[in-house]
Amino acid sequence: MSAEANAVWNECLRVIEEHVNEQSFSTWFKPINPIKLEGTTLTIQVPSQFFFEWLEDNYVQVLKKAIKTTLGQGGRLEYAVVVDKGNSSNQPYVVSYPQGNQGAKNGKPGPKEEKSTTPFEIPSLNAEALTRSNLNPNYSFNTYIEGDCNRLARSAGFAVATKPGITSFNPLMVYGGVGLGKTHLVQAIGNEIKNGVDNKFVLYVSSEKFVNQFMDSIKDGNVKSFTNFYMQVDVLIIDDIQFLAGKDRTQEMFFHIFNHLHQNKKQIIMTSDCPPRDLKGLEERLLSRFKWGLTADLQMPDFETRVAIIRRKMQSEGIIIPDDVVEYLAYTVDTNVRELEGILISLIAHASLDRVEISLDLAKTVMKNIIKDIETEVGVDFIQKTVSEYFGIELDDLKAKTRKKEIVTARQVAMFFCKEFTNHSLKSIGYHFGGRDHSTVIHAVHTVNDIMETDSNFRNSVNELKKKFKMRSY
Ligand SMILES: Nc1ncnc2c1ncn2[C@@H]1O[C@H](COP(=O)(O)OP(=O)(O)OP(=O)(O)O)[C@@H](O)[C@H]1O
Repeated sequence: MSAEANAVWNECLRVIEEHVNEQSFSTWFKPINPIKLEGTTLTIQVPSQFFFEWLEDNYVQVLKKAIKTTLGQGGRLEYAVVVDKGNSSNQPYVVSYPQGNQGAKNGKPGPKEEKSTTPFEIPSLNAEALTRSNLNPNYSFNTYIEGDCNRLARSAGFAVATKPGITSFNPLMVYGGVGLGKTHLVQAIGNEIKNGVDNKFVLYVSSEKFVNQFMDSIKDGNVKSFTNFYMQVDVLIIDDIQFLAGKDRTQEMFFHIFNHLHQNKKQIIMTSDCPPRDLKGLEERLLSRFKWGLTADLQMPDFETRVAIIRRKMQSEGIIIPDDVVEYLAYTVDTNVRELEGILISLIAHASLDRVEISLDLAKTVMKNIIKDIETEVGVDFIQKTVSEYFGIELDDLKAKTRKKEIVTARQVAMFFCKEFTNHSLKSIGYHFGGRDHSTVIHAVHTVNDIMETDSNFRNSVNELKKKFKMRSY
């Protein structure tokens, strides 16, 4: 490794660090070795083909920026991919910036942190513009897993895709928390329409971009062409509408475009991070129009849907992961789908880096690094919290003296699991449940076993809980 290459790469890392999150930085950039610098060409060594492709698919913009910043406009980046451990190939993949790859491969957009803030030119409505929908072809209904969490939104979306502008779902507003699949769903609708026979002009735009374009059009004195352009769209998909909050002039312009499109039976599809009633800083007349069509929400997928999403993702990456790992991930990551995918990809990256099979142990190590506060052990606190949530009772009641039947049952179930999954003595378990003695704990264990024999609903509940604890205590 040359000292010069090292210095340039360290500079690059500084730029990259500002644009990607910590997890991505340590997974994808720390393992890279700078090997040489020739003129303004830096060669970096990456650990595998998969790694190379992932960088190209997801981080091409940030790499480009880093190279430009450190080596100037003529800066070039070349990759050497490790073929065998410690033996690098002869620069089989070469990517140069800025002339080279202008974007991610396969049309996949880069991760959020890399979104360009440069407003793009408003194209005149020519043949080229008609083909430029800003849609990611990978976002399709086929790849969008259905579950209770998204059934309404998905089927409404499908109806809209079949008859854009004609159903009563106009506008269609999809809302939900971060990373729950809003963009994927609305782009799937767009792709479905675009691939249909009618040759519709579908346009996807983030609200942020819409605002920037509008501001630019004011600056450049071409507001009219901005408006004309948007008024000729057949299907307008506008993402993250909450971003219009407080931007009064843009809202006014959007209001006119909206009315024009709606009157002409053009389809409008929007996403937002909250239901329209909670959208602060948006004009009432806009909000009331949003309610003309259908508003559908997306929730966090349940366990089965999470498993299906992981399997789908693995299939698309051509990777096989043991069932226990899939279940472990689906159990443990219940925040949002993007995070679930992120962890899955980190896992694949670690396995590829260390050249090891993906196993439960590896999954647990990766998770531990990523989610610092993850509880990997099943302790009394965790059992009490999980059981009380499961039965919908207050945690304090579980430890109190209450003799209400449902609380007593939940308490007995929690004691039963403390006995099974922790090393606490009977005495200590009793202590954690409001100072009860060890015979109460023995009684609880017997009772739970007895009821399980006769009551199948109860047995199912206990088994479901057991699964949760087992996943943690692997
Ligand atoms: N039901 C699903 N089936 C398959 N993949 C999904 C599903 N839901 C979400 N995803 C995947 O999760 C990731 C995040 O989804 P997406 O970007 O659409 O979320 P979002 O709700 O638009 O997030 P944000 O609020 O941050 O804009 C994407 O890679 C998407 O493909």
